[in-house]
Amino acid sequence: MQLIVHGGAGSAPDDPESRQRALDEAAATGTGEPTPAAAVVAAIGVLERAPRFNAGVGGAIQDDGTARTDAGIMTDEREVGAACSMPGVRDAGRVARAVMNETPHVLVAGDHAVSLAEGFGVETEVDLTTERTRERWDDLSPSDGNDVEERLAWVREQFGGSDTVGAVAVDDGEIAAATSTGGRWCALAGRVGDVPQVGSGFYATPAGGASATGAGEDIARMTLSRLAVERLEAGDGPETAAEHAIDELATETDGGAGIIVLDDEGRVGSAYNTEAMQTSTAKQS
Ligand SMILES: N[C@@H](CC(=O)O)C(=O)O
Repeated sequence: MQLIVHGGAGSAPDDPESRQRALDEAAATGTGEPTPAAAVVAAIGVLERAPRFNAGVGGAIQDDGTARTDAGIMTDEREVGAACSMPGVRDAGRVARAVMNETPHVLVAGDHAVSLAEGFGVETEVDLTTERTRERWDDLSPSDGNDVEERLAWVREQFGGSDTVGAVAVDDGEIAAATSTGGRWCALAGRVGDVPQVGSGFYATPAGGASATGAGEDIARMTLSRLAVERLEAGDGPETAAEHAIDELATETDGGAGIIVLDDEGRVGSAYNTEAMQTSTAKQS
């Protein structure tokens, strides 16, 4: 099993060492799993529990003061599952995998996704906030009226953030990619970004897989993960594929983003046009 994980593309973190330790632990945990799908869910699961990342506990808070989680997963067999807009659900990656394995659908949203999580034994009603996110929220003054223009003006001013997590794994030619997030800070309640959208936040084919992070609307406009995997299919190596995808995004949009790519032979690549993106790789035969 070979695995690469990322902890989000954005500004340089003030605690890179502890974040790197968490990413190393996530990558190592994934390699102990029997299949690539189990590996990517286990890896992002470590980071959904680590409060410093924007996934699970510690995730971004939307403009109504609630943190909601999104995740998606895909394998080289075109199995896809995603779940989004889930308050109180830390293990979003597990819910995405349940959608993939247990339902005839590719994406389930909102309260219904939370009920589904409960049905599959995933803990719900988890407090997703931390001292850090509560303090950050308390320092903001969201618009409390019903005036949509006023609300949107505040959202436009405050919207942003990074630190989403993702993983791609390969084992004996089998591939899986997964991404998990709390979205971006101060988005409109119910906003869903790239992360649970197949081809945008995550993508996999027999050639390899990709997981993206950064400005979700721009990643979705570009279907960034698919762009990178298509380059693998065209014969590029993972590093070139990752660089190509980020170059295209930078040409077509103003967004900052990053991507990790792993091909069917276990070669890794990554690229970003933000200040920083931390990654970790691990291998176990
Ligand atoms: N892509 C995520 C944010 C991130 O990568 O941190 C989103 O827009 O929801």
